[in-house]
Amino acid sequence: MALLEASKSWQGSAPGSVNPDLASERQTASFCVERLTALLDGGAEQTRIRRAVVDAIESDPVFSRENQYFQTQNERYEAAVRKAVHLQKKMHEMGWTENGPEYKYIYRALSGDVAFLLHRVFMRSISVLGSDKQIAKWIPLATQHKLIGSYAQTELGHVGRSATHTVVFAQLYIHGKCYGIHPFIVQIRSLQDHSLCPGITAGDIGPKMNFEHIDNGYLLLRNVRVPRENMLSKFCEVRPDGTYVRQGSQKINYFTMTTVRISLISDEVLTPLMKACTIAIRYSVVRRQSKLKPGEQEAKILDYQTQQEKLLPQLAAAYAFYFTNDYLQELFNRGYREIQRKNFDMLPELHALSSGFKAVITQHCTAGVEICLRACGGHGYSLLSGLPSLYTKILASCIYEGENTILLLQTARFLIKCFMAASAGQPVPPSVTYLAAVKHGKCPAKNKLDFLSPDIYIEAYQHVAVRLTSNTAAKLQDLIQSGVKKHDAWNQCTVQLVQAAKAHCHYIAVKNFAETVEKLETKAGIQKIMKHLCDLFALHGIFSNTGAFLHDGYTSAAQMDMVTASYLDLLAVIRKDAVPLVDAFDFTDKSLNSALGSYDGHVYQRLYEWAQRSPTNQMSPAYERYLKPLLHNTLSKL
Ligand SMILES: CCCCCCC/C=C/C(=O)SCCNC(=O)CCNC(=O)[C@H](O)C(C)(C)COP(=O)(O)OP(=O)(O)OC[C@H]1O[C@@H](n2cnc3c(N)ncnc32)[C@H](O)[C@@H]1OP(=O)(O)O
Ligand SMILES: Cc1cc2nc3c(=O)[nH]c(=O)nc-3n(C[C@H](O)[C@H](O)[C@H](O)COP(=O)(O)OP(=O)(O)OC[C@H]3O[C@@H](n4cnc5c(N)ncnc54)[C@H](O)[C@@H]3O)c2cc1C
Repeated sequence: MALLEASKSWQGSAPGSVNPDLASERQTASFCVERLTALLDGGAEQTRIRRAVVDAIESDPVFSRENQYFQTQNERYEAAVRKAVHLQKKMHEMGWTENGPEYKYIYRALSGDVAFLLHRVFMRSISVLGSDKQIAKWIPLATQHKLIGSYAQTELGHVGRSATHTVVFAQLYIHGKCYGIHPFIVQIRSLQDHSLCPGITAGDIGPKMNFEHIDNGYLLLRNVRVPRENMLSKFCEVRPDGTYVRQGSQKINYFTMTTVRISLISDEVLTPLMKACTIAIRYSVVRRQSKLKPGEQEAKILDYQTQQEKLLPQLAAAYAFYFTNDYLQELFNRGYREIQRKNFDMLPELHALSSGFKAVITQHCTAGVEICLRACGGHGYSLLSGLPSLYTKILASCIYEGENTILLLQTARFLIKCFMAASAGQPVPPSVTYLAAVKHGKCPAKNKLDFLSPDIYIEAYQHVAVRLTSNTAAKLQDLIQSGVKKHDAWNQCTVQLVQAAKAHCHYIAVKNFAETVEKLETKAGIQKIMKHLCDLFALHGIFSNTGAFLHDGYTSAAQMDMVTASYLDLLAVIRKDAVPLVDAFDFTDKSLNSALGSYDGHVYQRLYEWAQRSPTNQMSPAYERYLKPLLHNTLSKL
């Protein structure tokens, strides 16, 4: 009866007022929220531009998401196509261009609720793998939506019902010789009437857990002739006489995946977790349940230590991975500059880190969103909370752009190679130089405060990552030396290889967070609160993986008690700033689209009002057909 009980508290709420339980949380912030928002945006000017974009999009009724939770798959698709088409007009009106400062905020402002996502991946493929001539031909057509692109790599393809063109990844054969996977632009539908081109079978794959607004499809090509010039040929080319010419690494043909894996982290993965934290934390200070202290009113559920332990590590992870994303972007920009100069030296490291972090971040954030959902009790399960759709959306990110296990094994392959190279005294890329520095010492922490020292916990993470990699490399070698075939030996090590890859990424995420905090301005309380979050992120990782840290005695059981003590202390400290920390993410109510998470905290009023809009509250034909005869029958017996 939570709704009825709580409904008493909102009946008198004035328009524009904020629920006092939420308002009081904002009065005690230990830092300047606006400064933190600017930090996350990369400066106050970026915040201004972002807000202007959000405002322009949200004030346009075509982009409204008001009834989204009540729409069918077809309705969502149609609305998303309408928005995508309207967006072109809007961009023109507003003077926003693909290269302008506003562009990166548009998708976030639309909350991803727009069709033709894969059109962006299509364009990305051409931009990074196409020759200058191909870019000059295709990119303007794609930018103006004179064609609709998609990306067909996985067997059964993914093209759906909108696309007119696709980039197909297929084996290249010349005179019967296979040259491996290459990207080809293929027209699949008529630009006149949208009918399928000869030899093409394609369609939508049907209902999914989410992404109803995106049409994922199947594609079959039978005797389809693709012109030679349609093979993307920045790095590989087939000359008219059939000669194959390649510049640099064959693996560059996989580069679209690397770029997309990095670019999806922000909008597709971090944003859902940040929104989920915002909703769950705001709700947790509005929702009162049970008595914490005898004789007092019911407590805010965020005051329970267990509730803090659910939500605050997710909040810390959101910040940690926000900074990891900056690290990856920077690495990518450097790597891509070199690749454009046809220097492919950074490609293996870039591939290993983008794959590993894509897997680790999507895994962590998906679990985090689910925790937020469950932490809101029964209301979290309602679509109107906004949490189920965040969850079903983010879950897909563990699968697309490379299923996570496959990606972690890619990272592990790189780690094993580098470990072998480092052990033989050869140079290795910067992110793995630590593998050469195998130490067999013990954790030097003497008390719980020592575990708030980044040097202490970074070294513990490093130790675990080195141990998992070196032990697995040794097992692999032993198996091979004992006569097991290389591929069988690899398969027998894959569970441990996945552990090693995760440990490597976790170590880098912790180290990068600590280094970022170190460089922050000390004014306005920002550095202090970020340090708390960094400590929490690091200690949560140790607390929830105790086996890995205790395994070889690097950390003792007594030290684990110290970790636990510091970790629990931090929960109580960060709890005080929990609401300001999510306010700093600066999501508007429209973008949260949540009855539980709005800025004013009028949870029950919204839940009630939104529920009224549900088509399920209209009289169903089931009444006339089935219930009425049934009940009338009962009536005659009373
Ligand atoms: C705007 C965002 C919106 C989000 C929408 C999302 C829409 C989703 C789209 C998709 O899902 S598209 C499909 C994506 N598919 C994948 O990601 C497949 C995952 N599998 C792989 O990546 C595989 O590695 C592969 C590329 C299919 C190749 O597999 P294969 O078994 O043939 O070879 P491997 O042994 O794995 O690798 C050979 C060799 O190549 C290196 N390598 C692999 N990938 C890359 C890369 N991206 N960059 C650089 N190098 C790469 C790999 O390390 C091996 O090297 P060596 O160890 O042999 O030196
Ligand atoms: C929402 C969504 C959108 C998508 N959009 C596109 C798109 O636009 N274009 C496109 O081409 N694709 C797209 N995909 C497909 C996506 O890229 C693939 O689903 C993904 O790469 C996984 O491949 P798979 O489905 O073949 O899974 P599988 O490879 O069959 O994996 C199934 C299971 O087998 C395991 N497995 C497979 N191989 C190995 C191995 N070597 N070692 C150990 N375990 C293994 C995996 O870990 C997993 O547990 C999309 C998928 C989704 C969910």
